Amino acid sequence: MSFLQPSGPVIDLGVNIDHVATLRNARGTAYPDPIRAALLAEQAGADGITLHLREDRRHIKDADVIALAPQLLTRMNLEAAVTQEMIDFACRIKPVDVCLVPEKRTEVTTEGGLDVVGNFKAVQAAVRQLQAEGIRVSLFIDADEEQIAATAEIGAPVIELHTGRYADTEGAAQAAELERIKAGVLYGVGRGLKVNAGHGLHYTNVQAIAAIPDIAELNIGHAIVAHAVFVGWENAVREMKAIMVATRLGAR
Ligand SMILES: CC(=O)[C@@H](O)[C@H](O)COP(=O)(O)O
Ligand SMILES: NCC(=O)COP(=O)(O)O
Repeated sequence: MSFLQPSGPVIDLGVNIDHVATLRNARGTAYPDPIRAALLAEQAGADGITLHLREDRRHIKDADVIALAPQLLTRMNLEAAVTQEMIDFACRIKPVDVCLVPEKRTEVTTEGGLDVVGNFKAVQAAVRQLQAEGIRVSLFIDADEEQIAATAEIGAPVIELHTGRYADTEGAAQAAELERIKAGVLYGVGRGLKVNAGHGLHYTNVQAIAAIPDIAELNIGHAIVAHAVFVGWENAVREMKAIMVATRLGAR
């Protein structure tokens, strides 16, 4: 090991393949195949593959999750709502990670984090059932001390901080949101949690988030799928990973 090389992973990229499936489902075709996208993303530098099996199955279908699980070389991060159907399904698949997320049928995309405080007992039961199967559980929450503390109290070892509001704002509002995320990261790490982040991150807003030293992993999907239209899927993954790693190394 050289003194110039930091030890351990720099920062992980979880590539979210949901919107490859959105495109497929728009025409009811078999293409583009999210499984192929996942395997190519791994070859292009993804450290994991994230996919969200929504209750309305608007993008990822049960069959996608079932087909992908045995083929992944990295790890699957399955996003799921806190419903008995989803928890039972995840327990059958046994991905390395399950990220529990809030869901509204009418939302265009995930609005805000899971209310762990307000749904403590239901989230605790879901976490316990998943952990009994050896699954590492992450909670997708806002960078809010009460939500982070509730996660630690439940015993989930990972949080993913929702970066949607950071992504949707600019100027002073975005700067304030960034500070909130930084404080959340520090608080989470102080509570012994692995801290990930994601939602709405793209090629020109990811830098400030990737520079936060204690964030372990970013999950990014929509922007990579969109950029792939112009540069190709593997290049889009490579570019995002390169930006994240260069930013993190530059921030050290
Ligand atoms: C929970 C989350 O942030 C991701 O699943 C992402 O939102 C992509 O899926 P949707 O666009 O369906 O919300
Ligand atoms: N959990 C966030 C995620 O997986 C990707 O969200 P997005 O980049 O598609 O907004």
